Amino acid sequence: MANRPSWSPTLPEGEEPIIRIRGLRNGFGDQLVHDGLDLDVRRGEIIGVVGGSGTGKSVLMRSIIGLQTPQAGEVEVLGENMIGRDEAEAKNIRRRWGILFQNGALFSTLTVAENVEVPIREYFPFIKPPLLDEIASYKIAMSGLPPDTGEKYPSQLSGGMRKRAGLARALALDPELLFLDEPTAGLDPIGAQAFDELIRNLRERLDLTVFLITHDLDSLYAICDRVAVLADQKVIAVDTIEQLLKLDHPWIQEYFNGPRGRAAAAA
Ligand SMILES: Nc1ncnc2c1ncn2[C@@H]1O[C@H](COP(=O)(O)OP(=O)(O)OP(=O)(O)O)[C@@H](O)[C@H]1O
Repeated sequence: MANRPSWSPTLPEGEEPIIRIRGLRNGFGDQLVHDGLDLDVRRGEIIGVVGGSGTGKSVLMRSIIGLQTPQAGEVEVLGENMIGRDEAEAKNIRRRWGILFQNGALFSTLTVAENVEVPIREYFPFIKPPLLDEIASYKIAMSGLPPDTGEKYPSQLSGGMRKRAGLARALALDPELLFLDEPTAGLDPIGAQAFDELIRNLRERLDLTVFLITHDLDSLYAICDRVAVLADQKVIAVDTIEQLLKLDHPWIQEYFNGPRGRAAAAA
């Protein structure tokens, strides 16, 4: 379409998105969180999702991964419709992505290696311990953790290491798509930067698409190909930060052009 602006939340016709959302509506009681939300995520990109607190970033992610049934709209992931699928079908689709929840969501009574093995055991029950341990060690190393981390319990790890352990588990099934909910929240700037670099490297090595919810302006500048802005119950724009800055929306201007945004841009 000749008139499609670069910041459109939907891709040009003919380009097949890895996530396709149309007309999404979510609400709780009287509160409408999303209304008529459209979004396309391009295969292979790192897309950042930003928006004020309570604008529905997590609810959007939950709608995509099937943890929240929308009131209306279409959600397709990896070419599969996600709404109204039976459990067996949904399970088959779920194994093609990995998720790192905000708090890591590790099982505290299991070691890191056992945590990483949980999804592998669920989907491939015939894989026996020596191979399971080998796969877990590989994922732990891939997440930048020292080899002895596998034997440790989550409570014995620093916050940054717990995030990496959660990432190792998210990578357990060789996902095509990785969902990260505020992965650098609570990390010091050096830890956050190292985590960003890890994500960027993994994307290159594993051909991942990354859906990244974050408030971290440094991460947005450092690793995101495009950024989706949630406001007014929709994704109001998706583009590079440079292009978003040209838009005359008050939240976008305040967020990216405020003191923190300018400092992140200058870094
Ligand atoms: N299960 C639920 N029941 C009722 N309200 C909910 C539920 N889940 C989310 N909400 C509401 O939906 C709105 C969007 O929540 P969500 O967690 O997606 O926001 P967010 O953009 O991720 O916010 P933050 O940046 O603060 O994490 C909030 O007002 C929240 O209170």
